Amino acid sequence: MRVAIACDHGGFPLKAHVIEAVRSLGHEVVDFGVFSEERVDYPDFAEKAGRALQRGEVERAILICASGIGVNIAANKMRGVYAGVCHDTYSAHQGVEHDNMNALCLGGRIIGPELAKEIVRAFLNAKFLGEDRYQRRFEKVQALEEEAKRR
Ligand SMILES: O=C[C@H](O)[C@H](O)[C@H](O)COP(=O)(O)O
Repeated sequence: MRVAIACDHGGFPLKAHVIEAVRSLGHEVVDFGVFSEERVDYPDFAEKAGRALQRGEVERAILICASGIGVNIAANKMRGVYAGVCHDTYSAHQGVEHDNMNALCLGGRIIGPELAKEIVRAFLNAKFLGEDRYQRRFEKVQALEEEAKRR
């Protein structure tokens, strides 16, 4: 898979560890920055990774800010981006399996590198199960997206 990675200054220290975990599984990283701890605005970087998802240039995205919350809010404003903050491995794979989550949000000031790498592996190894009830719920989420466009 091609995996977009983007962070702000709060996520930057964790980014190298996340990249290592993605590559160790044989996936390709598309790095949208940042490349230093200089203070920036997280929506600018969530948007870059989200656009790559929307254009189909990547299959998954991993977004990192200080808490994971800001990038999660920004990413979920983008059509076709289904983001979740996961600081445990169960949520990271269940979010994909049940909810078709395609963007993982992490808090660089919340978790350490080893847990982050386990979460990344759980996220990337998971597939949407697509069983009737999960598909039905996902389509209801998509209907909400369509409705938001009209309001
Ligand atoms: O949800 C927001 C993010 O966690 C930001 O990374 C955080 O607000 C950055 O804070 P500061 O600019 O105070 O370093």
